[in-house]
Amino acid sequence: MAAKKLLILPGDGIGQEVMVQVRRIIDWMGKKRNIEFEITEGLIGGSAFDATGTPLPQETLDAALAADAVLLGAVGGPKWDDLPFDKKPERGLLGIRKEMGLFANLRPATVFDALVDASTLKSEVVSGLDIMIVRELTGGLYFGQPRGIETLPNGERKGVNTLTYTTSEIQRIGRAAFDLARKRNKKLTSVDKANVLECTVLWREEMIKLQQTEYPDVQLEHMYVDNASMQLVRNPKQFDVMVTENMFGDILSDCAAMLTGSLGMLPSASLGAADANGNRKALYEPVHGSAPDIAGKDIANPLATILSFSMCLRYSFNMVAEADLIETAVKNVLKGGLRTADIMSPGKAKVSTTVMGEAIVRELDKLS
Ligand SMILES: NC(=O)c1ccc[n+]([C@@H]2O[C@H](COP(=O)([O-])OP(=O)(O)OC[C@H]3O[C@@H](n4cnc5c(N)ncnc54)[C@H](O)[C@@H]3O)[C@@H](O)[C@H]2O)c1
Ligand SMILES: CC(C)[C@H](C(=O)O)[C@@H](O)C(=O)O
Ligand SMILES: [Mg+2]
Repeated sequence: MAAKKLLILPGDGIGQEVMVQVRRIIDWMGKKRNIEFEITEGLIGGSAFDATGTPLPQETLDAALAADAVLLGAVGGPKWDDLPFDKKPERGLLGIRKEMGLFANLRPATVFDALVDASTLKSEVVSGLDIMIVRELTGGLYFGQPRGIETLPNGERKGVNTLTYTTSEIQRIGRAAFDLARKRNKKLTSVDKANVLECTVLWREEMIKLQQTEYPDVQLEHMYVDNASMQLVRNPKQFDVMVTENMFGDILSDCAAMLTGSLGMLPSASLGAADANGNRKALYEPVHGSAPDIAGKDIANPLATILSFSMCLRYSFNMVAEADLIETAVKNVLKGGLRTADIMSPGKAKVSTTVMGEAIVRELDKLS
């Protein structure tokens, strides 16, 4: 089998530190399991701006479109806060998602048994939790037109962003979510604000049509986004698969991350449409950002990025045994009591980013 082409984009801040730990696992897979990847490393975000004057160099985009999958760390940081809007690191991330057509962002919030005590919620509320947030990623408020800041005739300034979705955009994310729900527990919660926003009235109508015409075996419920955020904290186990608009999904997934103990635990997969051979463009990235407050200190949790790599092995490379192995290694290392600072609790051993990465590799050795 030809080596899979993996583009690695560490990005900025802790993105670079956590990616070093993924590289350890990749090296281990080469040495111990004879799995070689064709790896290219590229620039995105603030580091790309510093080197090339743009947060998404053409070379990076070309490499992403040619790769079998992309693994991204994180972008952004205060160093680039004052740049013009189109030069900001975050534009690089939004640009690569849009250009690769990655409309479906899967954000699984799974609570590891060993981390039940790291959650800020009571253990009975979170233990065994396993939900999947399906966030629409290339439309909605993030991309709708018109947008911008204008000066009115009276001298006032006006900021504009627009929430738009077409029926086909709603249907394709709806199908992605219904398909997942069908493979899991046949329950889908569509989150909207249909009591206030017309765009999400259309969203709700299209979800209902899909359920009636294509997915009668999946139970569909609707929830307003304000209630959904409250219910996620009150009783998250009522949810299985949730599907929602781009910005609602951004907010709900950070909220869901805390149920698992830390934002440093949540991986994600951003997927495009399947081609005739069933292959999809895909980018894997942790849900967290570049964490400027802890960057450069070797204390960030690398597990969200390591778990994103395991999603890449599972979904893009069909290396299910290796993905399982990494997830078991993470589970065992946590069971053994090692914790980065963000998931630390009394009686456990606080370790650095590097030591956590080394421990995962040692565990992989033990397991195989
Ligand atoms: N996907 C991405 O690249 C992405 C996602 C979110 C934010 N950002 C960018 O990152 C920068 C910082 O944003 P922010 O502070 O709002 O969000 P953030 O996710 O970077 O950090 C929020 C908080 O969570 C902590 N945290 C995040 N990841 C962690 C990890 N792996 N281990 C331990 N603690 C972790 C941080 O220390 C911080 O206190 C901004 O420029 C923002 O635009 C990028
Ligand atoms: C950095 C930003 C553009 C990004 C988003 O809002 O999509 C981030 O918050 C995320 O969750 O991936
Ligand atoms: Mg976010």
